[in-house]
Amino acid sequence: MSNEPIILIDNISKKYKNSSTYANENISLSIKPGEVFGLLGANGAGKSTLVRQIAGFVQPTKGNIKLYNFDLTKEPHLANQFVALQPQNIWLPAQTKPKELLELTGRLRGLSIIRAKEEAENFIEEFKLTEHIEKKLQELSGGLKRLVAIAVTLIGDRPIVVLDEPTNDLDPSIRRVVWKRIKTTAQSGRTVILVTHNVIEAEHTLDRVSIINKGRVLATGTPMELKEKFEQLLRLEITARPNTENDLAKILARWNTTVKIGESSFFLTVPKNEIEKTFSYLLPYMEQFQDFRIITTNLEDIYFELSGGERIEG
Ligand SMILES: Nc1ncnc2c1ncn2[C@@H]1O[C@H](COP(=O)(O)OP(=O)(O)OP(=O)(O)O)[C@@H](O)[C@H]1O
Repeated sequence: MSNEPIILIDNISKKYKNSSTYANENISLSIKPGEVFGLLGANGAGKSTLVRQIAGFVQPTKGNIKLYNFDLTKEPHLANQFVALQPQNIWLPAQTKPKELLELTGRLRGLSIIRAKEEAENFIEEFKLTEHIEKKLQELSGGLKRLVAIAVTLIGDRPIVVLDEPTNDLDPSIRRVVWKRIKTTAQSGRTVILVTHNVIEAEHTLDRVSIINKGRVLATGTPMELKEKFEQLLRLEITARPNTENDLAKILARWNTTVKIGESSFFLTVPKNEIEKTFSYLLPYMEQFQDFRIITTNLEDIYFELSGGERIEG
């Protein structure tokens, strides 16, 4: 991996017209060639706004973004040369077949006819699209359309690939194929930026990650670095017996790290040196627990911890 950044984001802020708040505020990041860089954050945190600026679709209100040494605020059209973006809401030409679209995109990105054909065929095989090859894109399911959109983004040699929530619509087996492809894309020296909510999966794929909340970067590092930062914490996962959820929520609300997951489960994060105190407090209420586990923290906890999660009210 080269040490020179391919993307240099220098203190950018973005406020949309007709909006009173900043969608991005004072964000600075430096991303290298060959990195898989993740942006993690709740709905509305400002992740898509950030990647849309990297792709030159919208301009920062303040600050600037450099791709290589080109200043995108001065030459926004250059983004199109360097960046391939798969937006969250994909659009594909309805009447076209998957392989035609892939070949055409490859050609438009400067591949020779032979290479465009080869790459298109590789994607069709790898993404298990062979049996759908004769279908028009409008006939494909949502997940298959998403797969084609991912392949369209990756085909060719654009040095920066941005995937905005790529695996949301995909089933687990094909998701693994996509994550693997993302890894090999980065190993070939291209940079992949991934917007995701899928914290656990992302943990195995990302080289570095920024956690974004309310337009600001709260933390940046390797998943391991962020983990170490939080290794002094343990997570308690408690599932309530039927009809005791509300009582238990009140009890657990005493910890401001408690978040509710689903109907009856709660996660709370406590420092290791407070675990005994926590146990002695919880002991009288154990009968209300259907299930109880203690685990070391992972990136998901960090995400909840830093960005607030779905906190419960006391
Ligand atoms: N075109 C727009 N005009 C005005 N406000 C916008 C526009 N696009 C996004 N916003 C606002 O900017 C903020 C950040 O939105 P953004 O889509 O960047 O968040 P996100 O982290 O990608 O969210 P999600 O995970 O839900 O996709 C939100 O408050 C959103 O309502």
